[in-house]
Amino acid sequence: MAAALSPSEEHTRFIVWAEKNGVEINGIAPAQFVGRGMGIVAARDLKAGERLVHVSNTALVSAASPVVRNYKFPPTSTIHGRLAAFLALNYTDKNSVYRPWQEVWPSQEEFKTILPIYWPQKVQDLLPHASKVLLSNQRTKLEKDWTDFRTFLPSISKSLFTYAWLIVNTRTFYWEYPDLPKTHVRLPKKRAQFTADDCYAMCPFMDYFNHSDVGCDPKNDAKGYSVTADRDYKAGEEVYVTYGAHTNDFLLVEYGFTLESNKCNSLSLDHVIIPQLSPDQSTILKEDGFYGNYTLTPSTPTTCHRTQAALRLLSLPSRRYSAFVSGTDEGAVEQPKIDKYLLELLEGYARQIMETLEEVEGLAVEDLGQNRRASRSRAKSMANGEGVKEGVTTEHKDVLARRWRQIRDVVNAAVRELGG
Ligand SMILES: C[S@@+](CC[C@H](N)C(=O)[O-])C[C@H]1O[C@@H](n2cnc3c(N)ncnc32)[C@H](O)[C@@H]1O
Repeated sequence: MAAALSPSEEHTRFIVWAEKNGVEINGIAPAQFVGRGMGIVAARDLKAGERLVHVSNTALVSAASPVVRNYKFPPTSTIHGRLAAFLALNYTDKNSVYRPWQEVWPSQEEFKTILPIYWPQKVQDLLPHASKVLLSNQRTKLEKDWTDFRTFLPSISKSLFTYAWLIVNTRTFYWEYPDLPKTHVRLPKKRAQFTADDCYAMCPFMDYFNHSDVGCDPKNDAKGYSVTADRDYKAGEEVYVTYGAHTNDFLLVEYGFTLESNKCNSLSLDHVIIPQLSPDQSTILKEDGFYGNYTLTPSTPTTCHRTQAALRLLSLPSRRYSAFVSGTDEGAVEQPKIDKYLLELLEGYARQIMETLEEVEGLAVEDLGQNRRASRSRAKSMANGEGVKEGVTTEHKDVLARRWRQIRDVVNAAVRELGG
């Protein structure tokens, strides 16, 4: 897809700011891409192994950064919440040193189109089950953070906090504070207690990169973050990084897009299999560690071991299930029976998918804000989502229908594989 090579003036201003603040850029530039917002383009031919960008650790914004710690945020608050509070406070500060960076982020208006958390209820209701679960978890985390911060931030509206929280969600990198000694007063907590949720940093310029399942792998060390070309690039090609091994449901809910080709595109079958289980069968699977997290993959074998265990409990005598889960028998003899049972479940799911696709396609569009979006300037609209129309847009429908078609294709391929 062709990129607009000359970015608008706020991006030019940001590059000057970034280079003054510890970002070294080599052979790449920000550019606008259809359907992906801003991204990074090769500004000349690039060779595999060339370092494309280095962001010094002092340019990162993490919970350990003095500028964040100065606010003395509640010590029990999450790192995500602290960074969101920091960004929200900076948005309301006209003299914030981070203004050039903020001006190149997507506006709330843009987020309202892209991110499912902002979608109208009737569109959210048609999300795939796995996306709904992820969205519900996302909303719970956001609400908890807002509860922790609402009294601490009397000048910040929930709308601004939500926007800042989503900026953090879509634009942070994994940062384990490698620049700080094992025990250091600036660490958010004891290192031994870190979970992934404690390790976030905002990373100027690096947050321009879009995601691909195959792309450059950002690397970090005590000096900061860098991205190196994973292969040769021709001038004008988009350069992607990989955000991690994410399914399309995860990408949709957390980032607002899906990949047409995604090597991590497994489908959850929990909502297909779990309703078939009796309470006793659920208990047995829980005790054996095989309850839930059932997946279907586009590759062969199409189902994981956990799914096979659940299907065997559902359709075989319990001793044959026990032989399978204890590993004493691979259960090859019963495989045709298991395949037939799965085929019936998947054929039922395939019918539901077609009905849902029809519902998505039949949604009435109230596309009032769409044209403005294309010509919108990030600098002007920033976090201000006031006046944004809340109706169903063609973009909501397109993204949702695309996701359901991807699911349909994976399920239909499995049905064919099983002889349906
Ligand atoms: C870290 S930012 C990347 C820069 C962003 N595109 C922008 O306009 O500022 C992550 C966001 O970029 C978009 N994005 C990233 N990879 C994408 C892709 N492969 N296709 C479509 N959108 C993508 C999503 O909106 C996501 O939430």
